[in-house]
Amino acid sequence: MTDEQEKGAAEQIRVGVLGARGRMGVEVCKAVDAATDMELVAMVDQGDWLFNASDAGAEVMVDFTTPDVVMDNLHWCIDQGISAVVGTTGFTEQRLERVRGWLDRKPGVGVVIAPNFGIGAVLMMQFAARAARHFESVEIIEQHHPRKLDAPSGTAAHTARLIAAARAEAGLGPAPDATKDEVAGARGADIDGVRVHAVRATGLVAHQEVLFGTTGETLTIRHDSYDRVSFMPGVLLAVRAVRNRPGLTLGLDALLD
Ligand SMILES: NC(=O)c1ccc[n+]([C@@H]2O[C@H](COP(=O)([O-])OP(=O)(O)OC[C@H]3O[C@@H](n4cnc5c(N)ncnc54)[C@H](O)[C@@H]3O)[C@@H](O)[C@H]2O)c1
Ligand SMILES: O=C(O)C1=N[C@H](C(=O)O)CCC1
Repeated sequence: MTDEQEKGAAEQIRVGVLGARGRMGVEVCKAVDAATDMELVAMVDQGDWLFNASDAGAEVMVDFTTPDVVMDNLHWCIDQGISAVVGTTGFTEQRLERVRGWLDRKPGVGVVIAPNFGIGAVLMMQFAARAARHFESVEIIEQHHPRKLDAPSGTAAHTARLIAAARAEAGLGPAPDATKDEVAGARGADIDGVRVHAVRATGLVAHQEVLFGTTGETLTIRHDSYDRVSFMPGVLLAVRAVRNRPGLTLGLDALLD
């Protein structure tokens, strides 16, 4: 059987991509196109009509756009009864509550929102959450390409919250730190008591280190995405799962178990 015949033989998931001309969108379109169980039915970018996607019969929309537009896109998808896989950053607890509200009115629709679709990155966050209660000190250093619009990264913010929750559960207080910030920002951003440092440099893609310290030892947990193809297995996994997971799924963890 040729690839095309194989594609036609099995039932295919009809997928649309929002942000299709962006760095991630281009990779997602290639990955969906190459998947034998998926059909790429819509490629939407800024200025295109969203209705093209519903006219094309998209069952799942993948969104890699910008924090400014992702909520409107997601609201539209849910309203149309189209499930969504979202990698775009900027999801605060308030935003997630709004998404849950929209989903309550469309019980059959599924949405997966993940701060990072790299399988290694998901494991890095899990390992960091597990290590958190054993160390007095922790800092996060995220490193990305300089065209990234937001700082800190969604991954770093999510990791910081996971670590903060684990420290609170273990009854750990603030990490020791007698340093006075002589220049604003020198000690990084504070997310729930965890310091996060954002580095931007040409040549980088997406990298993160979580540095733990306690008396006499440190532990560094590091993940590197050298190429955006690293996110594609996670994106495709979510596309395959999302229609069978009504409501909101946060992160890839539940899909990897
Ligand atoms: N979750 C993950 O694993 C992961 C991985 C990489 C990037 N990201 C996030 O994904 C987002 C996109 O990253 P990128 O590097 O591809 O950015 P990018 O700037 O290269 O691409 C964004 C694209 O969205 C398009 N766009 C803007 N408004 C739109 C609209 N209303 N409708 C449709 N398209 C629109 C832009 O024209 C652009 O082509 C960022 O928030 C980034 O942090 C997440
Ligand atoms: O390149 C980006 O932009 C990335 N964004 C996500 C984040 O902010 O964590 C995931 C990694 C790449």
